[in-house]
Amino acid sequence: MADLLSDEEIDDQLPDAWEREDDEIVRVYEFDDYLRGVNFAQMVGEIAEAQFHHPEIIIRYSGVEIRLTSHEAGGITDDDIEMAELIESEHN
Ligand SMILES: C[C@H](O)[C@H](O)[C@H]1CNC2=NC(N)=NC(=O)C2=N1
Repeated sequence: MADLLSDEEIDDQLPDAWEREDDEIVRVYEFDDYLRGVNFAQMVGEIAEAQFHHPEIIIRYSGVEIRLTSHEAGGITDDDIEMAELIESEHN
């Protein structure tokens, strides 16, 4: 199990456009087409399965919200940062 990151580590490692909210890191990806958002959520799910690290995925008409935390560790770990980076790389 990954170790919890310090506040400074989180600030340093958080990818651009991601925000920290308490014990989670969060980003909203906006889409002007609902089904593009649905397909994006599918892609995130596939990454999550490959990493065996699962975000909360909220699909809205305007976009998709991704919320990451490490449940077993009880906060934010390298696993969450890595997931955010992988999602970013697939989105760009
Ligand atoms: C038993 C536990 O649920 C599994 O080891 C994995 C599955 N996916 C997971 N995803 C997240 N976000 N945090 C976890 O601690 C986690 N644990």
